[in-house]
Amino acid sequence: MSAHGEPVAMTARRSGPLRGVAEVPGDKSISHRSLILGALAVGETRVTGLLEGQDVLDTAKAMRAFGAEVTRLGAGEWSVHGVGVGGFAEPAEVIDCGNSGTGVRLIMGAMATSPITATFTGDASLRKRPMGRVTDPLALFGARSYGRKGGRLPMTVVGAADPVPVRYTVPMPSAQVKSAVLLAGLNAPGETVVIEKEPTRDHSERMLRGFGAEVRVEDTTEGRVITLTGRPELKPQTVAVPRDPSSAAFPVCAALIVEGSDITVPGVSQNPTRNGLYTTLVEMGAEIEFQNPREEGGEPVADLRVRFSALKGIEVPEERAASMIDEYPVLSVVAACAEGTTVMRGVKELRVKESDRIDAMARGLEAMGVRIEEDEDTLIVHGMGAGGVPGGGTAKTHIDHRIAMSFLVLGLASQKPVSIDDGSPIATSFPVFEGLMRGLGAEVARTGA
Ligand SMILES: O=C(O)C1=C[C@@H](OP(=O)(O)O)[C@@H](O)[C@H](O)C1
Ligand SMILES: C=C(OP(=O)(O)O)C(=O)O
Repeated sequence: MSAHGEPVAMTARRSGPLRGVAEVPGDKSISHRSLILGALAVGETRVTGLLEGQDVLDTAKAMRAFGAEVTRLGAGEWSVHGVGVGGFAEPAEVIDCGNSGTGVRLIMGAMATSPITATFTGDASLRKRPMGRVTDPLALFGARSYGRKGGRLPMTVVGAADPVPVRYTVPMPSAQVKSAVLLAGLNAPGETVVIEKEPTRDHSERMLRGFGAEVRVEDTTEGRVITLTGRPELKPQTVAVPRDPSSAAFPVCAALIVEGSDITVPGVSQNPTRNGLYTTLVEMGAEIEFQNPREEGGEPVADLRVRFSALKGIEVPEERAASMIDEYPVLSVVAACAEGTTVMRGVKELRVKESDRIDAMARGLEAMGVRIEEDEDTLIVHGMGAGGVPGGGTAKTHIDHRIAMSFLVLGLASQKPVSIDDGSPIATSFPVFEGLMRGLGAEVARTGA
């Protein structure tokens, strides 16, 4: 099934070396947050480098439905006239967040402490994902929610008319849950405290501060304790969105496994809560140079120079999982092309993403002749060495952009071409993927078109 209309079958095959500069789009997490925080500020926020993927476009549309004025000025350049904390209007329509877990969960948080009601839905993938992880803490603020069985969309959230601040320990490693609680805390009087046992991406904390909210972060024996002072007046900002390390992962991993490759991926965020994949690849023997380290838009960034490398399997430390959670699918492709076994433990969160990513990667890799082992919380890939993966199969992508891009990357290095049943979800996070990969010399094409 397709995310938007007809499925788009695609095939990738071995080509010559990948060469050139890969300018990947803006960071998805920061793009969502710049629109939401811009909508909650008083005055005009300007954003450059915004990711114009469907996930973020759906958040832009939602912010308009809540009363903000959101305008596209040019490529990646956007203006948001916000309504202020507590100023959201009640939407007259159902909020459709498409394929985006981040979009729906952060927006639920942002509206849950205002006296308005909103109904949320999404595509067939998002309608399967659990929302209780967000509506449970939102209930502590006084919000009520009515969804399908298992806390599934469509779901109506009735915002708290008289919200109270909350102290909440997030039970699973999830930046979306943490962020939903912080955004709800904005319109609760007093201090809202969120505790995370394992650190997750910290864009909300950084950006809330940037927009003028008071946010304290302390590392304690309980974990990271984040304290937000409610009812600030958020000041509009100029946000320069850095390039997305999760999107950069695809050309980077492709260059590592296609013989003779040498590419540069400029301006990629090196935020330590996001760079676990890069640490892991270097441990596997990847030749990656982190050039020109600098700060852009409040985030550390670097230009990555990446060459084809002889890679070996490793055991990925469990505590690194949150800092590379979206990169396990493409890491398992790299692992298939490495010598030896790669063990990925502590990854059960992958089962509640756009698809069950452990299952989708396991079945797809098996179809390409790769031996894997899995349990609820683990994926083990038995590497076949550079050029050793047979390929020649079709992987099901289950409306999941990262599964789609991962298998296309595998096709560039496997003996026979790799096909996917549907590449249309790629547009949710990386709309220029196909053209960018072809520009590097990759043979990626729509089949039957
Ligand atoms: O906060 C965010 O922007 C995100 C958090 C992560 O999800 P979880 O919070 O569910 O781990 C990640 O998978 C997603 O792509 C983006
Ligand atoms: C998990 C992802 O996104 P989301 O949860 O926002 O749908 C992702 O982009 O890999």
